Amino acid sequence: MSYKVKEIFYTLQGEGSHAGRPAVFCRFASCNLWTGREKDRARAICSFCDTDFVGTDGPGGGKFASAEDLARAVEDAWPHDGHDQRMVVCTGGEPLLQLDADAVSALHERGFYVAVETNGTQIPPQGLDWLCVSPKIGAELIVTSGDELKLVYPQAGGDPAQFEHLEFEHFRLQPMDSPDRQQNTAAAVEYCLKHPRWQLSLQTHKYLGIP
Ligand SMILES: C[S@@+](CC[C@H](N)C(=O)[O-])C[C@H]1O[C@@H](n2cnc3c(N)ncnc32)[C@H](O)[C@@H]1O
Ligand SMILES: Nc1nc2[nH]cc(C(=O)O)c2c(=O)[nH]1
Ligand code: SF4
Ligand SMILES: [Mg+2]
Repeated sequence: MSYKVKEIFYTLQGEGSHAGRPAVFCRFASCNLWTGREKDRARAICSFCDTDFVGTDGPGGGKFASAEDLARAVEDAWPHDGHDQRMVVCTGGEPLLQLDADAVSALHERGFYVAVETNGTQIPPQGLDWLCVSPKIGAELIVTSGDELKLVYPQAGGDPAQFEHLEFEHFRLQPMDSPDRQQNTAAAVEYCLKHPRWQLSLQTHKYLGIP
C-alpha cells in the first residue's frame, strides 16, 4: 500500500479529549465527502470543511511507498529523542480511505499512540489507540462505536440526541467554524448546559494561532 499525504506537522492537539497534547499530525490527502475544490463545495455532502487536503504539496507531505516510509516521516516530525509520549493524529481529508493495519503497526513500532479523526463512513483498521468519529449529516455513519463522538454543531438535520445511543465514551459538540462561529459557539454552550451528556470541544489551535 502507498499513501498520499498532504502534510505532516508537529503541534498541540487542538480539539476534543486530548486537547493540549503535543502530537504529530498526519493529514492524508482526499476525502469521500468533498473533492476539496471550492467550486464543488456547495453541492458536497460535507460542505463546511475548514481544511485544505488536496494534493501532497504541504509541509512534510508527499507520496509514501510503504507503511515503513510513512512511519519514518511521522517519526522525523517528532522533535524529541526517546519514545516517551509520542502521539500521532491521523486526519485528513478522510484518513480511513488510506490508513491500514500495516501503517498502524509501523507507527506502533516507533512508539506512537495512534489517534484518528474520521467522518465515520469507513471501517477503521485494527489496533487504533483513539478513535474520534465526527458524523456528517447526509453521509451514512457506519462506525457506531469508538472513544469520542465529536459532532460539529449546528448541522441541519443533526440533532445531537440521534447519536446518544451509540457506543462512545465521550460525546462532544464542536461549534461550526464559519462567519457565524460566535453564534454557533453560544448555541453549543447552551446545548451542553441543557444536556450534560455533551461536552464542549473548542478548536483551541485557532484561538492560539498555531497549526
Ligand atoms: C478536517 S476533518 C478531517 C477528518 C475527517 N474527515 C472528519 O471529518 O472527521 C477534522 C475535524 O475537523 C472538523 N471540522 C471540519 N470543518 C469544521 C468546521 N468548519 N468547524 C468545526 N469543525 C470542523 C471535522 O468534523 C473533524 O472533526
Ligand atoms: N492543532 C490542531 N488540532 C487538530 N485537531 C484535529 C485537527 C484536524 O484538522 O483534524 C486539527 C488541526 O488541524 N490542528
Ligand atoms: S469529511 Fe472531514 S475532511 Fe471531508 S470534507 Fe468533511 S470535514 Fe473535511
Ligand atoms: Mg483542522
